[in-house]
Amino acid sequence: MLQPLDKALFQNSFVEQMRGEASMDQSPRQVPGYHYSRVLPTPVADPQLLAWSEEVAAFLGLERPPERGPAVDALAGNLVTETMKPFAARYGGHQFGNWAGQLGDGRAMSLGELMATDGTPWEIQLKGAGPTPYSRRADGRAVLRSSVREFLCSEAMHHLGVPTTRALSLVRTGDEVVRDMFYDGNARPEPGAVVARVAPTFVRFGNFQILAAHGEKDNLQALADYVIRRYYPELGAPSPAVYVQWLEEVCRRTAVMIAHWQSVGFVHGVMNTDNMSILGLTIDYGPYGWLEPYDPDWTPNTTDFGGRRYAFGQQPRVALWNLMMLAQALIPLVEDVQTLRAALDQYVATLNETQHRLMLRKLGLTAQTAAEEDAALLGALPEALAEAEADMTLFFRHLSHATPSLISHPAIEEAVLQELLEAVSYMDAPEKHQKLRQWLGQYAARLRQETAAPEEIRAGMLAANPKYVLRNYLAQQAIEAAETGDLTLLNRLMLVLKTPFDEQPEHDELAAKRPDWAREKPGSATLSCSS
Ligand SMILES: Nc1ncnc2c1ncn2[C@@H]1O[C@H](COP(=O)(O)OP(=O)(O)OP(=O)(O)O)[C@@H](O)[C@H]1O
Repeated sequence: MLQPLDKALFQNSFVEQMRGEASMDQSPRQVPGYHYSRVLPTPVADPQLLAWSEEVAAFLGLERPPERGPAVDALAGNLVTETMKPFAARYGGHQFGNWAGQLGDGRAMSLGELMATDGTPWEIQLKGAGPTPYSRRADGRAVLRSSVREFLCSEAMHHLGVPTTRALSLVRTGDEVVRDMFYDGNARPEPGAVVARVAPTFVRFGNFQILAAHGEKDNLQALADYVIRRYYPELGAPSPAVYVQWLEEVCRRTAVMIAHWQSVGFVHGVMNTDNMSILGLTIDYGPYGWLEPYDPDWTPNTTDFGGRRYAFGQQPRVALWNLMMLAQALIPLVEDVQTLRAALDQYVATLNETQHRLMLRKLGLTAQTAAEEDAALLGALPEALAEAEADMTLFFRHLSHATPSLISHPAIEEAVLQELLEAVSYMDAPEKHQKLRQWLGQYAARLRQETAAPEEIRAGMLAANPKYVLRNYLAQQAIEAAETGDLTLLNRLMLVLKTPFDEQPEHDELAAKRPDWAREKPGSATLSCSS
């Protein structure tokens, strides 16, 4: 009956191995003593498939279902088969630096695990499928706007090579959902939606924190052992020493993720500890945004007042703070707290090394002999980009194309320089270009020390610097069209963002500098905040 979703039998080792609350009472409440609660999705009016990720589906061994029918019902939460074991996880977290107590999956439910074509189990989770014991005062629903953003961006991030959870489907529910944080301050109904997202697991730092905060040592250990045995088997049988090695590995993976964010200009916007995956995956595509004019202080989250806690330039530091909170939660499991402190060093080491390596690649620099010069060159770039308000994506892409001419002429030609600056800068004041001009001169001189052929350098840089990212205003345009039933831009973005490093000249306009109107509009960023 349930073609094609029942092709693989749902399993769930989390449900089998963790301590769960069997009650199906979904009224919001505290759930001490448990890792998760059994729940049932709340049916919606008229589920209709709007978007489907062919790659994720192929990987899971699924086929695209018709727009309406049993499979789409299952992806909206209207159909729960006997093999599904829907549950909502209990977690806590620090939000904006303050302990928030129990949070949990307030609008997310896992249906179970599907065995992917490579033999690994992947958890399928519905976001927006109705209330759970963790919903607090909210409705358990998601609006189409935030669901389009999550669907598009998680897939775009994957294709950019950034570790992330994935999205399988986007289903419009046929119900309306009222959100009260709309940009003009008025509550109004919006179309509702459910995203089915997938990952090996959605366990977060916060799952450990809530257990530590409540002194549930047995549950804490059971969860740590489960995660290690299942997702970090190379570490061997859990023991006090292995918990430390595991934290070190979480630090390493988190550092790799953050380095990738920084290299593509992604700003998560809400890096609370409940939004930090234990696998080092980008999770929760809420008020995220992409850096357009380069600005380390920029955050898309309009509720992150003043402090700019989650601004672009703060992300590396905040991730470390979050890891410290995880380490603190693990104290009951280890013999010597100092070993946890030492494990955190892995984060800084991996972050520095990965960021440096990714940046050298973006700049096409390989010569080992120029290490000192390169460190100075890389160090000076952020300030020069910020002063010129250079579009981060366009800068690296145009630079890639310009390398052959930068290399072949002993001095940079003014025309080349001018063209580059005009193409990437949001500032027409020439004095604001001074630092970047100077930097480009130093860069060109350094580039000439490379031994590879200019065309080869250019090709390497084009493979490291995407032409297409999910610009904030493009996501907003796709949402506005989808709300009226027009999926053209959504489909086009899905297609183009699958190969973001390819030229795809027929889609040039999707790689253009942000238009002025997009700056003035009361922000795709603001719009994204209510979810
Ligand atoms: N509409 C809602 N109904 C119920 N709970 C919600 C709703 N929106 C957010 N929450 C809960 O508030 C907390 C913080 O929300 P946040 O926006 O970080 O997460 P989210 O986008 O809902 O989910 P996730 O982190 O799973 O992607 C989480 O516990 C979340 O489940």
